[in-house]
Amino acid sequence: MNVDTIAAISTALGEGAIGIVRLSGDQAIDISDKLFKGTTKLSDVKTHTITYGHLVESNEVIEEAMVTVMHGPKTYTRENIVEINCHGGLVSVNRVLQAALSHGARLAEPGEFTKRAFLNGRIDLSQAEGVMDLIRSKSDQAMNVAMRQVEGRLSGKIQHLRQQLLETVAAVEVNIDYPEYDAETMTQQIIREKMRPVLVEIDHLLVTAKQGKVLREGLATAIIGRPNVGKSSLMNSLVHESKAIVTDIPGTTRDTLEEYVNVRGVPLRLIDTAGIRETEDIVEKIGVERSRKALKEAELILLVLNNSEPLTMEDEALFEAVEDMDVVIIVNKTDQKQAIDIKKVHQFANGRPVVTTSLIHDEGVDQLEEAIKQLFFAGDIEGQDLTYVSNARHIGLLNEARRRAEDALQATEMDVPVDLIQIDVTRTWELLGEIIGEDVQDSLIDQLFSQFCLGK
Ligand SMILES: Nc1nc2c(c(=O)[nH]1)N(C=O)[C@@H](CNc1ccc(C(=O)N[C@@H](CCC(=O)O)C(=O)O)cc1)CN2
Ligand SMILES: Nc1nc2c(ncn2[C@@H]2O[C@H](COP(=O)(O)OP(=O)(O)OP(=O)(O)O)[C@@H](O)[C@H]2O)c(=O)[nH]1
Ligand SMILES: [K+]
Ligand SMILES: [Mg+2]
Repeated sequence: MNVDTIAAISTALGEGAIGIVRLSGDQAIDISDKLFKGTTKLSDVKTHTITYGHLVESNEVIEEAMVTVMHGPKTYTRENIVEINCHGGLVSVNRVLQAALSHGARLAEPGEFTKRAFLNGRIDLSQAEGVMDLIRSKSDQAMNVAMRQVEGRLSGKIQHLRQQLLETVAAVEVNIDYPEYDAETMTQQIIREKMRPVLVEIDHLLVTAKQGKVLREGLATAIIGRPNVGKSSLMNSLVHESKAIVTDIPGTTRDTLEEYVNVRGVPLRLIDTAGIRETEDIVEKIGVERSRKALKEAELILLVLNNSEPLTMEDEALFEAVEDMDVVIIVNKTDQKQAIDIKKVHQFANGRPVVTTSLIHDEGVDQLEEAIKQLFFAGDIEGQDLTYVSNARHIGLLNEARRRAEDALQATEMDVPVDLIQIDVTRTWELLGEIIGEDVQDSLIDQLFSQFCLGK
């Protein structure tokens, strides 16, 4: 295979102590040797060592450098790689890059090093996408998710699923082509048994996708309730800071207020809202509208009630509005004489968690945090063992694969001929393959890698 040797600046542009120009390809070492003056030639140094020397262009020293030489295939791209560590700063690294280009290297496209790692089979597509996510991570959690993907955890799961599908397809194939062959009779019953766990596993991956999204973006969490029940007090308790204005005047909060907070490993995008009520005040009206919007877009609701007052029609209307949502009910002001019908609260809660608090005394917040954590990490998912799916392309493909797998499963209940069901099984296998880059068109590959940074 005669591919170009590529070169690029692989460190961030700007002033820094060191900048790296990286070359990859058959000619990487020879091209570097044309620039390099040291006690030995780079082609003579041991692989995976770093060598001190000078870079010389038309008899003039342009840089003092440390040069790492790595022979393929045990490299990032599986090709020969040279990394020239020069002094940081735009002029220096650019000069070295230009010198490499003038001696026969081609400027790499964005993502081309990682693309080569993919094309040369060192990593699959989902791992390559993980590399990109790694660079773009803005939080520890996002970085952990990406790192797991680079390590190939998702790839492993996908390969396992595909293997199961392949076995199903192969068994059916044997039955169709060689009816006289005494293979396992691939009845619909057997397809059903094979497809069910596949569907369960895809569902599981999609659940982790939801968790992955939350870990990256925070769970949109609206604090709602009548005026003066203690919504802003709750906001302040959860963020451990006095961010929202609290007064005894109903209608204190006029506009929604957002804060990020990590509650026992669950990142929340917490939204304090104006108390929802009928009002003629034009400013408050707008605030109430925004509260309704926050309520609609929320992924978690913290519904606050007042222990010292009976339930009102407004409370009941709020219960109705959040009927199908993830909700934690907070009965606040337990330091005051109870007037609320707690039995009725539990009826409305309908199995969803109810927590009692006295926010001015900072009581009950622990239990609330625990309830939120329980809701999110339903069951006992081990933090270490999560294979998050975080990439929109992967989620799209998993959803499509899920639909096909379900179609196949349903078809087995409806006496559809096995060779027709087989089409859905095969399609599920193909869709999962696209996640790890099997059978994806070149144009998609180009598109995906072009989103990388230069030099990666
Ligand atoms: N200087 C430098 N630092 C870097 C990178 C790089 O390319 N250069 N990386 C770039 O992103 C990351 C490290 N990632 C890497 C991943 C795989 C291989 C690699 O050579 N893999 C071979 C051999 C492994 C081995 O020796 O055991 C392989 O998997 O076959 C190198 C770097 C972060 N730090
Ligand atoms: N006794 C008692 N008072 C509380 C408690 N929690 C909050 N309050 C008080 O209730 C009043 C209203 O609290 P806020 O947090 O402003 O209530 P809110 O729901 O945000 O009110 P609006 O923004 O006006 O809708 C304040 O005077 C708080 O100090 C509590 O647990 N017990
Ligand atoms: K208030
Ligand atoms: Mg408020």
